[in-house]
Amino acid sequence: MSKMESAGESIHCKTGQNSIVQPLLTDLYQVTMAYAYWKTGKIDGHAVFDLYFRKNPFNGEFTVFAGLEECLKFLEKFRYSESDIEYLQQVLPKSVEKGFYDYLRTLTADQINLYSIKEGTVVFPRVPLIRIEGPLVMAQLLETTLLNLVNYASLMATNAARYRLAAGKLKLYEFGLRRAQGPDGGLSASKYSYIGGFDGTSNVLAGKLFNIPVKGTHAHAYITSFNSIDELKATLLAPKDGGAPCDFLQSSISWREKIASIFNILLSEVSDGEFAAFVSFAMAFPNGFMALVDTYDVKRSGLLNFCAVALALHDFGYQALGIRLDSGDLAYLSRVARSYFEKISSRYSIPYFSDLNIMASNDINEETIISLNEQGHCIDSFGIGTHLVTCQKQPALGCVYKLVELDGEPRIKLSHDMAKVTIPGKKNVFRLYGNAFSLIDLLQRSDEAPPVENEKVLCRHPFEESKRAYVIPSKVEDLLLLQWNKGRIVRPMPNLQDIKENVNNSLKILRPDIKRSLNPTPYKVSVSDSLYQFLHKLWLENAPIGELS
Ligand SMILES: Nc1ncnc2c1ncn2[C@@H]1O[C@H](COP(=O)(O)OP(=O)(O)OP(=O)(O)O)[C@@H](O)[C@H]1O
Ligand SMILES: O=P(O)(O)OC[C@H]1O[C@H](OP(=O)(O)OP(=O)(O)O)[C@H](O)[C@@H]1O
Ligand SMILES: O=C(O)c1cccnc1
Ligand SMILES: [Mg+2]
Repeated sequence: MSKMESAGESIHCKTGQNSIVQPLLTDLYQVTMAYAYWKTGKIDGHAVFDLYFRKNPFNGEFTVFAGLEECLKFLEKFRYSESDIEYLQQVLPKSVEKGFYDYLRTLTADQINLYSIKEGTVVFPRVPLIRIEGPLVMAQLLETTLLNLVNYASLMATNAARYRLAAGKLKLYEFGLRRAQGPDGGLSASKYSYIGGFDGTSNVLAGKLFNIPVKGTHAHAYITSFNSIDELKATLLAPKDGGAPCDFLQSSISWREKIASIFNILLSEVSDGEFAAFVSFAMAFPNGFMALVDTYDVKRSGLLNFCAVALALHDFGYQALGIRLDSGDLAYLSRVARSYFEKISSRYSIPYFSDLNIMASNDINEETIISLNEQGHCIDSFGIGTHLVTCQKQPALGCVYKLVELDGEPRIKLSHDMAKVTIPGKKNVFRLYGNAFSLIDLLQRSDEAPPVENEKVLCRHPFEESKRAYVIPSKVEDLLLLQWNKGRIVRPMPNLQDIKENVNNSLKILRPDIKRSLNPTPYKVSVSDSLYQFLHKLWLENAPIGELS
């Protein structure tokens, strides 16, 4: 077994399930609550919990829901091992009765029902993304792990989707592993940025585990490791169509001499070390030659060296892929690079040369892409690391997990902050569509009849009495689907590709003004009239009347 396999398999099993995800990956208070519930005989009350967030991230008005597959795999595997029980016996007070540990030994997620929105769907504040139903203790014990699995996954997928919206059809590659929040953060970043709209990753383990396309160029170290042409020992390369190997270095040298004058560059200005690095890399990867051109001087060295080596490759029957720019004014330098390529293309009648790939990297974020677009540039692809994987603009999504019903009785959590008041009771969620776009999400009490296509339905703001509207939906989508029932995953699990496709389709039915980066319009999330009355009645019943003195 290679090192890579053993590393991969110690963290992830064959399905990509992360083995760190286990019942003890939780907050201690879940276990202490479980004991207190057990002591008071409250273990089997039938609970309903909603998992939702209150505010979209990144000053945006949408969020991409992700992490569901990992939640379902967690439920599938949920069981305390003997060593988990032993550990809990060490850390919980000695007064905890033995019977509690026997009870923990029996716990599985078999009595839990999990309803959720499809992974990769665009979602909005206050809408339950996941609804958990089942015995109180078991349902409570899931809180932290489910939140952990959904929060970063959804934040990352949303971040990636925003980069995708900014980049349009340009290629996006995730290069963030070195800056990610540890190994697991790095893997999750690669996976969920792919779902959110990236085309590939530099993370080789993510490629292997999740079947994501892997991509890469080379680092400045490769360029600076060469000082002169003399360092190149083996210089013969076989032409692509077979035939005897010829001197690739000589061919590159003569091209460099030939084209220097086209760009008014003196050969004395050009780095020979960089040239040697390009020649050797092209010989190692004649079908995949991408060159990092900014080590010394893009205009006076990198581009000339690249073009010379790419022309030599052409003579040998190969096509270079392009360049990577990693510093300087990326808009300007990309335009300069394109003009070099076009000049060579027309002078030597090599059509593909004008379309060589220009990749840009270096501290790129959503705003940089938007600004580059405004300036005009010739970049084809972006390599993005730090800002993407660390979600620098907003490092956490605030999903919460709240009890909304117990034994058929609604539960409400009050707050001075209206946005923090929970919407009580078991609810269904419907997305109501107009002709081209989705119009509004509607939360209903679970015993209400669902809205019907082409029939008028009253949608109310959950808290502001005067805000209400009639909607005649051309299509109604039931968003919360049963995913886990009686200990089994009950629908086919979509693969990463399907989820990625769902993100793409889901974003398409969202109005452009809701998706825009600057001051987007909020999407409306409403409640039915019945839920509105129910919520406000319960609110008044639970809010104590104060006394002024
Ligand atoms: N045309 C542009 N418009 C907006 N931002 C740009 C443009 N070109 C580059 N940037 C961004 O500007 C920043 C420039 O980075 P920085 O100040 O570190 O300089 P640098 O180009 O990396 O220089 P060096 O690495 O040679 O020191 C990066 O975040 C990059 O993404
Ligand atoms: O800038 P990011 O979005 O994080 O993308 C990844 C960066 O990682 C690499 O170099 P690294 O940053 O390690 O070194 P450098 O800053 O000297 O280029 C690469 O050249 C990019 O600049
Ligand atoms: O392949 C690359 O170019 C790459 C990979 C990781 C980080 N920066 C660049
Ligand atoms: Mg950098």
